[in-house]
Amino acid sequence: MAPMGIRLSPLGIGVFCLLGVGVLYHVYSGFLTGKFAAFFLGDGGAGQGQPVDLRELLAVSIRAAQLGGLEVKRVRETNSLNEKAKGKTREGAEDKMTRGDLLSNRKMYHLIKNAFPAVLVNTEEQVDADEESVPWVPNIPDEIKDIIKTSKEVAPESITVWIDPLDATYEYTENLINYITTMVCIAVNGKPIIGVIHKPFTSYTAWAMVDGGSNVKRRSSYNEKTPSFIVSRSHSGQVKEVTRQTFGNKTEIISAGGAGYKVLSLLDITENKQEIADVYIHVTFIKKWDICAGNALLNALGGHMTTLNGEEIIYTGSDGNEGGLLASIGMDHGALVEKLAEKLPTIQKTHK
Ligand SMILES: Nc1ncnc2c1ncn2[C@@H]1O[C@H](COP(=O)(O)O)[C@@H](OP(=O)(O)O)[C@H]1O
Ligand SMILES: [Mg+2]
Ligand SMILES: [Mg+2]
Ligand SMILES: [Mg+2]
Repeated sequence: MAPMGIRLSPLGIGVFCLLGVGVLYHVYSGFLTGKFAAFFLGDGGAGQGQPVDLRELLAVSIRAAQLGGLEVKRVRETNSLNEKAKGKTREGAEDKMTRGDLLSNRKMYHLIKNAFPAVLVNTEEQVDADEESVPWVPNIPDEIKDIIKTSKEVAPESITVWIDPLDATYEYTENLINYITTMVCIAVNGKPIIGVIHKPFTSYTAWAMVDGGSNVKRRSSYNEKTPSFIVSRSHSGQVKEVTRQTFGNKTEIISAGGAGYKVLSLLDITENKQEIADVYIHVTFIKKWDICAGNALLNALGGHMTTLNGEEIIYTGSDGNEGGLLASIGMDHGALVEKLAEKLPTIQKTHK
């Protein structure tokens, strides 16, 4: 008996085969087109879903910080800042932005997005997605290969990039150019792994990769007994009161602009205009693009950056860090946190 009583004519078989070929063509043509497009667009293996080589991402980050820095310098030197207020900080200070911030942001964002389209990039300033293409020719400079000998690959979905296109905008508008940096940070699963801090006006770049290497070192010693503290000059809040009441009235306090600059002050930086300090403390709100690169550099060199309570900062999700900041290297970070824990609740009550 013919199954279910169906009799297929030769014409029926022909139509059936044609339908099958059509379905197969539909399924595979999309796949192949995607592959060809990726090949011709120079996706270079860094497209959607492809693993990201962290050494190449470091190279892109350094290039981005330097390209952004050129914009920052050009705008300052041509005195075309076009200063604006984005709004107010929680403490009521003006949150400033200039053409330097915007143009640097644009260059840095588009370079990184072009090189690694599949990674999430969080920038301080707004970007227009179809603005400008900044080309990246895949390569890892010898300067990096000499220090980081082997490559490491991670999934693009695990990466969050944080860009600060101009740190210390306040000081930039006052022409205090020594405080200015551009910064890129790569967090993997929320942990700060790669940090780049670039000083555009002296063309100095510090970079580091956790468990990889760095082009910068910690200092050979720190004053653990009576440490000097570096603090904000334009978003200070109660930082001087907190520091003196916790660590003693005679504690040396250095006021300086820029979160990037303040992290560099903890390291062995061979620049004559770079001040040095033992601890960086910040008591007001701050954003993750301000602190992530410094956190990665410190982690790579064996230091610490935490909230005032000693908690690690997670670099995914929201862009704000609520718990203040304590950064140190070459000293007992836990002991600093403990001292703060003794005094902070009473100080905060008194200053409410
Ligand atoms: N209370 C606050 N609210 C928002 N941003 C803050 C802040 N305190 C500091 N920042 C930001 O942190 C960076 C370092 O601040 P400071 O120089 O005062 O130490 C600056 O980044 P930008 O210049 O990139 O905006 C500043 O805007
Ligand atoms: Mg900043
Ligand atoms: Mg900024
Ligand atoms: Mg800003």
